[in-house]
Amino acid sequence: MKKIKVKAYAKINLSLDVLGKREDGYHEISTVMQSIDLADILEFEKNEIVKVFCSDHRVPEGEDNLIVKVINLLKEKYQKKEGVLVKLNKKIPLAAGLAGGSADAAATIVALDKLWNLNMSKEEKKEIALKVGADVPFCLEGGTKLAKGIGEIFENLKVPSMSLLLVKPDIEISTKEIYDKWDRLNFKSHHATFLVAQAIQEGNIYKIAENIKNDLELVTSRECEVINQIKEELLKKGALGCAMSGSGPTVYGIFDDLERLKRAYEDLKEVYSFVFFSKTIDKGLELYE
Ligand SMILES: C[C@@](CO)(OP(=O)(O)O)[C@H](O)COP(=O)(O)OP(=O)(O)OC[C@H]1O[C@@H](n2ccc(N)nc2=O)[C@H](O)[C@@H]1O
Ligand SMILES: Nc1ncnc2c1ncn2[C@@H]1O[C@H](COP(=O)(O)OP(=O)(O)O)[C@@H](O)[C@H]1O
Repeated sequence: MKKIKVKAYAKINLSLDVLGKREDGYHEISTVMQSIDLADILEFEKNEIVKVFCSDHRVPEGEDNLIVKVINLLKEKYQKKEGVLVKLNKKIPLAAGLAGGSADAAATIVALDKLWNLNMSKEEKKEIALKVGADVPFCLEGGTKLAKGIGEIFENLKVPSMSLLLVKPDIEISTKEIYDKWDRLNFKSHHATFLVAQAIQEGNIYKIAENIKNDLELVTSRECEVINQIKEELLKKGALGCAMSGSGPTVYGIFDDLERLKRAYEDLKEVYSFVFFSKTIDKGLELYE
């Protein structure tokens, strides 16, 4: 029986400017999104029924799972009667600002396109992706992108390779709540994206690290003081710069010295439940048939 295996990579936001609220409730943003080498592994196999098995029992296995959402949308659009078995080996922490669910959704689009011989165009894949979530179109493409709109209008960038330390405190964040609070709190955007994109174009990792900034950090760190604490610790341990990813609570630091990074990893893993040594990569998905 034909099986398709996909590695679905997480993302971080090297910048995130919130520019305003649209009529549909979504926010216009300007952000630099970056794939990193932390990935879920998914296996897809033809079957009569639809079933998702996940290694982490906190992930919903029914209709609320973004994988199931993609399967149902594709079944409807292409009038498919068959099902699929999906095994998800979850490595990307949940509700962490790292787009784990979105990466799984993007993986499902490319896997089912192959498994069910759908011959989807790039535009058709993107259309399904956007129906599932604002981060899913990025996860389909991956790499480094300047993203506008609600995060789906792209310009390609090429980032110099960077070593990162990710630290996630033990809290889960609701993206919707954080965007809602952004409106209520009336904060002003840092408008960091322009400077970060410029630094990337110059290939200057020191300038990138100096400018990384995320508007949503103002909201999340108000409730989770530990975010500022992690940032302080990362800087003290030699990070060139650090910021929160997405709606949080994961914080990442950029390092140019691997010895310092290793020491920071050893120290911080004693304190926080998820500490991960990572690097930037130039793709969002990897498919094996
Ligand atoms: C904040 C970001 C930054 O990359 O990432 P995460 O923290 O989720 O990783 C994204 O904008 C999140 O994208 P994603 O998580 O796919 O959002 P969705 O599922 O489409 O939307 C969840 C909710 O977030 C809000 N939302 C999302 C995106 C956006 N541009 N404006 C919004 O206001 C909406 O209230 C929506 O109902
Ligand atoms: N395949 C999936 N993997 C992880 N979470 C999922 C998935 N499908 C749906 N979810 C739900 O989406 C929520 C947030 O998803 P996730 O993508 O991990 O976070 P974020 O949006 O912060 O990047 C989870 O708490 C979970 O309830």
